[in-house]
Amino acid sequence: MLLTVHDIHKTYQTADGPFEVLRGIDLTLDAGETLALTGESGSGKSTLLHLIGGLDTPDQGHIHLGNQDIATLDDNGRAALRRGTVGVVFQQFNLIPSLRVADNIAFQARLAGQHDPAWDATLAEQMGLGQQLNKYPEQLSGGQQQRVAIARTLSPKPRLVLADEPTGNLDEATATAVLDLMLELVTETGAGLLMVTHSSALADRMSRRLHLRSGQVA
Ligand SMILES: Nc1ncnc2c1ncn2[C@@H]1O[C@H](COP(=O)(O)OP(=O)(O)OP(=O)(O)O)[C@@H](O)[C@H]1O
Repeated sequence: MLLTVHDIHKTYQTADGPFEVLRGIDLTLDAGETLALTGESGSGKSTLLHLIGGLDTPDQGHIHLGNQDIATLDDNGRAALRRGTVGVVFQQFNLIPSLRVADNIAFQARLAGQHDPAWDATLAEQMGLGQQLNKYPEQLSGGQQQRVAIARTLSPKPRLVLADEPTGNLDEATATAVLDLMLELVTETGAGLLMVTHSSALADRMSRRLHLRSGQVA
């Protein structure tokens, strides 16, 4: 199993006292599988994605990537995980304005020591960015910028791709096209994909769906 999440609990301290946002989440994801994470606003989807991505730690429960319990990793270990093994795509593109498109795409793969120029060329071509490689992010449309962000995430060939509303900023036609590409490329690399989405249409394109309600699997 690529990803095993067992009995995850997370409580935030708020001005009104403790708020338990995740209340015992279990999920599994195999290599090559795509899972849509749906649920109302505030149900805990982003929190869960952050925990799986090692951006935060659960209060209780376990998250295994392959045989590795990510709770046992220190900050450096979690940072290394995010550079190479787990790729994260957020709604905000977070491209580096001073770097050309080609260098933005290669950025994380270079940090992880996993840069493969031939794979980057394939990604750029399939994402329709072949003519944009020498441009800077500000010279691109929103849809193009999001495709650069996705290519950057896929460049180190992560085993697990986590995406939080990755097409939320795009119009419907562009969102569908970008999701198609993402599914194709994830399938091509045999990675697993866990994607938060509010769109039922997008969720229907994935192999499975998990619905959260008030911090539990509905
Ligand atoms: N750092 C924090 N401190 C306190 N409360 C938080 C924190 N982060 C999130 N929350 C609260 O936890 C709940 C779940 O937030 P989360 O972002 O995981 O939900 P979500 O399902 O992703 O929502 P959305 O679909 O609106 O993005 C919300 O009520 C939110 O206000």
